[in-house]
Amino acid sequence: MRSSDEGVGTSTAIPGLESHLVGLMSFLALLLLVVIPCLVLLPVAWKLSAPLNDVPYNKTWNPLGDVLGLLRASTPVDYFSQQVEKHGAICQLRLGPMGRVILVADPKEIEENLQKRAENFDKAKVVREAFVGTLRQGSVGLAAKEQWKLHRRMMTPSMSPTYLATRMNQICANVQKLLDIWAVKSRLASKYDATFECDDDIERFAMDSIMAVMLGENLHCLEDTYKSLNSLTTSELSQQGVLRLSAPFSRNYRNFRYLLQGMGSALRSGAPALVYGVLNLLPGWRTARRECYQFIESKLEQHSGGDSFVDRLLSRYPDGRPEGVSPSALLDEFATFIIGGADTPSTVMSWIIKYLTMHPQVQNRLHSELSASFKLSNNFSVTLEELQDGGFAYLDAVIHEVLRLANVGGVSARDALHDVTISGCQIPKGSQVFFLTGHSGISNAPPVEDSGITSGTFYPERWLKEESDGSFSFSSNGIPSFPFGHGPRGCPGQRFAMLELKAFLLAFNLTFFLEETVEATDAQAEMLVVLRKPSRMCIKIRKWEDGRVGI
Ligand code: HEM
Repeated sequence: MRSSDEGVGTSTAIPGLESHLVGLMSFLALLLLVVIPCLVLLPVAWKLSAPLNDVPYNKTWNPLGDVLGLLRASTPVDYFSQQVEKHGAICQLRLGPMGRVILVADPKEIEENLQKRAENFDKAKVVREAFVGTLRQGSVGLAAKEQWKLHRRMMTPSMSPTYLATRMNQICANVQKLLDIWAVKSRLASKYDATFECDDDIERFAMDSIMAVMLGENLHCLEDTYKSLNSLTTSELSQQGVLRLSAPFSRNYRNFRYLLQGMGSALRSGAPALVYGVLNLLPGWRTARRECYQFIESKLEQHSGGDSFVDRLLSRYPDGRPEGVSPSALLDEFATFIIGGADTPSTVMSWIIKYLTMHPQVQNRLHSELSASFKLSNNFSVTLEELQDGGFAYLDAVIHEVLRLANVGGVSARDALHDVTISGCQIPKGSQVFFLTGHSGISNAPPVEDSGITSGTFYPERWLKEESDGSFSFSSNGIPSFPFGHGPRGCPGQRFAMLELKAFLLAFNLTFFLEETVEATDAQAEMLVVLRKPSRMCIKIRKWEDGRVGI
């Protein structure tokens, strides 16, 4: 029989040996799985991102180059801007295994290369791939060849002024619903001197509106919120003085949001194929995608013989699509426009709210100019002609100034199809070239002399031109701002987006004044989904007639 001491001695000796063995095995595994691959891959990464002569860059021994800086930056776009500020209007990033990227911020080069020399470039593969996993044959992910041209031609009528004029009633009805919801929320929030979160309402508005344009009817996202207001209780009021009320998501709306978030992760990851590989393993993701497509397909089949874009496609083509576009490619294209057309306008709307909150004097001027020229009725209505004929110069100026500074899209990412020369530097075929369209507008708007107003100041007046009779008209005044990108691969939804933003701001500014809140004036921006977006929007609004306004 062994003594208890012996027993203890024997039992500690064996685990001690085991733990050494485990330690040794872990060390070998680490060596095999991490260290050796790194030692092999790092020189490869170094080579792939080898810098071009004459193009400035951050000199570092680190083979991952700018990767860590990019990860630390609040958004990639912000990091790009910092680099051109540091190195000049052309510089390069070294991204280890992801190669090198040339950044171009000179406005003349941007305009020239994206428009006049567009045939030298295609949309960057790394960006196209981030969409292909969801939107497969949608134009956003296609190379600029015949198929892409066919898709763009097929969709052009959905953004024509004659067609959009027929959708204005639906867009205005959505604006009205949004304002009605905010009137109720603001009444409740003001009882507690609280703010209320508005992001979800804005996203619902944008989704309903693009559905109205693309499929002729909306998803009733705002209606769901309006209905849920009836069952509001004070428990929705959080302790931090913020009213958070999010209506339940309908299945279709939840599915589209899910797709959008998946694409956002793919785009941010820098390794979209990997992200899609994982997403495609998730049953929830597969179901969401399938159901979104079934929804679009059902709407395409239920065309009413009316004047929606779907009806127009059917009257133009016997199959509702041109020869060469397969049924699945047609669905992909509709999904592309729905997703692209929901996310970007809602992001810009959040920025509009943010900038106006920070600039009460702009709200005041806008309100007095709009009230002088437009009468708001209980059922908001405005026509395309009224919005387009230049009668709301200051409204146009405010929207252009928000688009310029919000830098939502920020980058037109291209691959060079030939050797090219940009700003005197030789860029070889195959290089990734990111044209910093956002940065161009932010840093090159002329400052106003002796006023402290720099190119980075929010100053809508810079978009106005004084006429001989003393009135003001909207003018680009040579400001090199490209919020929708530029050239043949620029944004096809620009016209609709501008109408939607103008209709929203017109009715909003005539109804409400935004009071200053900590959250809305917080300077942070985040790359939340795909775009540069304000991190959280909590607002406090007051009807103009409810007392003193402005500063
Ligand atoms: C204020 C709102 C919007 C902004 C700021 C915006 C911005 C942009 C930008 C910067 C691009 C890339 C351009 C380039 O690479 O040069 C783009 C592409 C695109 N946008 Fe928009 N967009 C907006 C609204 C919309 C809307 C409403 C739709 C649909 C109706 C839409 C559909 C698309 C599509 C399909 C592309 C890809 C085009 C292609 O690759 O061929 N966008 N947008």
